[in-house]
Amino acid sequence: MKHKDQRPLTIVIKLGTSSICDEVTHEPGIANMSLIVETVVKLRREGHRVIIVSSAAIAMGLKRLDIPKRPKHLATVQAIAAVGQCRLIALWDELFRQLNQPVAQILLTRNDIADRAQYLNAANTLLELLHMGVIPIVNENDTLSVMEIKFGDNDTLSAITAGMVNADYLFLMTDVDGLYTENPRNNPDALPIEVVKDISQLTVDVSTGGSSVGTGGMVTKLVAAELATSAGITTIITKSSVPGNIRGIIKYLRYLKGQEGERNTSDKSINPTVPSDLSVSDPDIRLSARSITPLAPTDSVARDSPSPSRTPCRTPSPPPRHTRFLPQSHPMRDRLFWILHGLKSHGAVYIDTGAYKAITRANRAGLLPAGVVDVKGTFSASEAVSLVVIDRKTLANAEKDVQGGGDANKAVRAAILEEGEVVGKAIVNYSSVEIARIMGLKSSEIESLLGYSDSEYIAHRDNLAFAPKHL
Ligand SMILES: Nc1ncnc2c1ncn2[C@@H]1O[C@H](COP(=O)(O)OP(=O)(O)O)[C@@H](O)[C@H]1O
Ligand SMILES: N[C@@H](CCC(=O)OP(=O)(O)O)C(=O)O
Repeated sequence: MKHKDQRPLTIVIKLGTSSICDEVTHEPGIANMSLIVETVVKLRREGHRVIIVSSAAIAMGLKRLDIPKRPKHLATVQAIAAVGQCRLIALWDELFRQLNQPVAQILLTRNDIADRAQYLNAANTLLELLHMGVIPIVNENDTLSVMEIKFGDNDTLSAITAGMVNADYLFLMTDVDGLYTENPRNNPDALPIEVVKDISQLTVDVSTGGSSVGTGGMVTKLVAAELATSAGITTIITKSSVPGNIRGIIKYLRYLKGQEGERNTSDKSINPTVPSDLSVSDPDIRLSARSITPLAPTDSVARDSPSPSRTPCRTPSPPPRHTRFLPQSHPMRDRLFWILHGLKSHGAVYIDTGAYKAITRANRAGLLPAGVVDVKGTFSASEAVSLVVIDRKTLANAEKDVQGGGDANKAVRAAILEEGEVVGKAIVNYSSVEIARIMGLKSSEIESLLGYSDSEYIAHRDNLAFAPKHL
């Protein structure tokens, strides 16, 4: 009988442009791509299900068309991406074909998942491909993407994809071996960070960019990690130039999971055996507890002694260098994940602190008009909007202090609203114009004001989604 730790995993591997193409020549790194292919096929043969999110359409297009630098003009970039995506998928297909592994191309824009039915269709297609033993290769549909419907970077796209298929692991493969306290390209003394428990507590400098071909740098990787971990997915940043590390890291984490019992890591298996190529003693408890504390480069192996109950005491083999973001212990439900990350916000509804408390408490309520302070943007019923918390008293006091009323008052109000905290997203039952008319009032007054009342709520509680730190 198989041990539970042998449960097949769903693994999303994101490869940035810098991992596929040379930064200067834009030539594909065939050797490294081949190693990636070998690793993915090994994972497949071990029974795991793998999705690749592959960047580099634009870089491949630049190479194919002999254009040295990415142009600024949107239509030109889109045309280049169309040429490059063709080359990119052809190359992946050819490399995987050598090992008899079928692949599929999936190109997405945010529009494709903005409708719940379409989102579920995309998820079902991905799951069906995995079920058929195919490796889906996902990229943003750069040729159709304009600003309004763009994911913008493949780190975010990979996290949404991982959420869609309820993955166990998201690997963000890049040209550095993890997150550092500062950009290691600029500061060789930057310290690597091994485990991150709470991204909001991180104090690292990610302000500088990376390769000239990459889009997001580390910032978008942190956004992606936040998204994926909120859905219960362990997220790993590691170096793409040694793809075999993916298997090493997975084995190590499965082993840790066994050591930690039911705690922390997302790989839901229990009672694992120690992988033959790992020795026992490093349950990583110290690292988890230290959360975001950076470790010196030489300190990647925990030195704690094993507890007496854990008998074997061989020195642990250190896992390949990586940064691991621990998943939330109470992952967000799929629908709420979709509202928060799949839907584009069409405006904002400002709510007071009382409403915020009511809609985020354990037995949460829907959002009533009485708790709404203001509304921004033009949107229809059933569209998604951001929820922003505003302190009514602060607003009232600031307005009271304004001399002259009129425009001065409006400016002060706008400034206070601007400072509100975005806490989540909602699908609303009323349009922006309607909300502007009923905000601050009792639900019983909706009908007399609007001539109808579809719901007592501005947003039903099932249509309110919050980032975990706000719950
Ligand atoms: N604190 C940091 N830790 C690690 N890397 C960082 C940090 N800040 C910025 N970076 C940069 O982020 C780059 C990776 O992002 P990017 O170039 O967009 O890669 P990709 O194409 O793989 O998405 C690294 O090459 C590194 O220079
Ligand atoms: N979709 C684009 C890549 C966008 C992107 O996020 O790039 P990267 O930062 O290198 O992962 C392409 O295929 O060229």
